[in-house]
Amino acid sequence: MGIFQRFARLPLKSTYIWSLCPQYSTDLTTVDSALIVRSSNTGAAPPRLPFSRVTQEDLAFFRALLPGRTITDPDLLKSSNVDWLKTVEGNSEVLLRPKTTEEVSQILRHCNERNLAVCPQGGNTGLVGGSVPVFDEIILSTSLMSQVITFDNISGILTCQAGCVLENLSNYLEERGFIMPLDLGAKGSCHIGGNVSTNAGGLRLLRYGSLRGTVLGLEVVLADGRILNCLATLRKDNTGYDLKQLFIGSEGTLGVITAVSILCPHKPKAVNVAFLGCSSFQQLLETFQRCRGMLGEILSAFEFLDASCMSLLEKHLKLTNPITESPFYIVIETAGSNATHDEEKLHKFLEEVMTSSLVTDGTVATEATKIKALWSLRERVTEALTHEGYTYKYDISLPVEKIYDLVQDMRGHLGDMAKNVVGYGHVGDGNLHLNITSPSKDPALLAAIEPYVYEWTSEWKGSISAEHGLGLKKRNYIYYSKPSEAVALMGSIKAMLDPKGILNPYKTLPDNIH
Ligand SMILES: O=C(O)CC[C@@H](O)C(=O)O
Ligand SMILES: [Zn+2]
Repeated sequence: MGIFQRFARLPLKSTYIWSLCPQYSTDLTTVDSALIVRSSNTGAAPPRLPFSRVTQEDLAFFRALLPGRTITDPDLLKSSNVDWLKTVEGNSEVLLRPKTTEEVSQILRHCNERNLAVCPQGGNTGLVGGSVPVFDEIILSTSLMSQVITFDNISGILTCQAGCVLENLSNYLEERGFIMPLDLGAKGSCHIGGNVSTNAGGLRLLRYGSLRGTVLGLEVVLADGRILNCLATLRKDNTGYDLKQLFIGSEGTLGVITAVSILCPHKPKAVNVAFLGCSSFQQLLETFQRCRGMLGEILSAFEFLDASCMSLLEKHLKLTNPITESPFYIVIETAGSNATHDEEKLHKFLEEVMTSSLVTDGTVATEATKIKALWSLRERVTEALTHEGYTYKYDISLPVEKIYDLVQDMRGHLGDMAKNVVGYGHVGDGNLHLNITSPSKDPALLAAIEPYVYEWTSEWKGSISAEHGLGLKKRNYIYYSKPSEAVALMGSIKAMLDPKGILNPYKTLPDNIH
């Protein structure tokens, strides 16, 4: 019997809990409310800038424009003021829920004239405090902007409003034989506009590339209310500067994205997921190399988690490890158009990595429920970590062969100051998620981690924010990854597009541009 058959027949342990991934929609009731701190008290925020305060006249304007969609009830505002991790909290007293681009335009025109600060908000699943107000900024939510505008099933180009939930778009496309080019753990809550604003990477970047390539057009409302219609649906368009790129990844600081055109791949006919164990990171890297060589065009994801992540999944989410305990685990996904061809390729690859002892154990799933369960072992690590207390999160890009060195180095450096130092992430993209936990916020631990982690990253010419953005929490570390000339130019672009600085203030750019 060949290796693939052995793998395929290998049952996932009977105790396996085929739980549905809550995909960030969980209410983290177990998180101690004492962990929530006002962002202005985290040391991450400067003093409030001299924006106007919302007056009764402003409210009257908003209520006339958005009847029933101008929210001022503090109870209803609460969840929009706090980030998903419950680590930063603003104090906004107004939440606006426009349905159309024209309404967004009128809101921003008014706010700009009145010098009122605005915090654009999608699904509020960000991890760097970028999507919640810091002080009393008006929250501009895209939650009611959730219409698909067009879908062309010849080109695969989808045009939709910014507030469409990623998972809803995936379902919409799957019914039509297509998929979204990005997928991430927060899919059940995050909005496509938020994904584009943060240039979210996710689990399929290895195969379909970043949003900088798949987003073909954007509609954006500028700070003064002007509508910039760059909603092109062309694969090729070299007419002048590619303005949409300015808004991809600028975290709502340069404009509010109201609609997106995105190129979607065909839904693969055959999908396989392999969950493998490795005894060292070196072997994991070697497996990655062989995998790329042998699976080629059908490889759609190569992700990893370490044994500490697995322990947390077992402890807090009651997920069961389907294979023998290992120091490292890999999730490999193949997506192709011919099941037999894909299985053959996967078979050869598994045979190779098993016989050369690169992989110690594994299981393969081809059926949707099992695929989902294997994926949840990777996707739910973030959720498992929230049960440990306070998590210090680092989202680092490095040369792939260095990514786990940082975790090991950090373990040695912190000793028992930290409760957990775990590593997981996107091997295929050279993107490590280094997460460090402690029972509660711990300034001494933080001082031991930072700037050490940023210096380490900078030394290896890495990025201190690979895919989560800078938001409120990371913006002052931008110089570890960007030269001062580049940051100064970013400041000039911000000043040109938003001279009063009303759009998502205190985010992305550092306090001092020098
Ligand atoms: O929580 C994190 O640090 C990472 C979240 C997300 O980017 C992931 O890849 O799971
Ligand atoms: Zn990630």
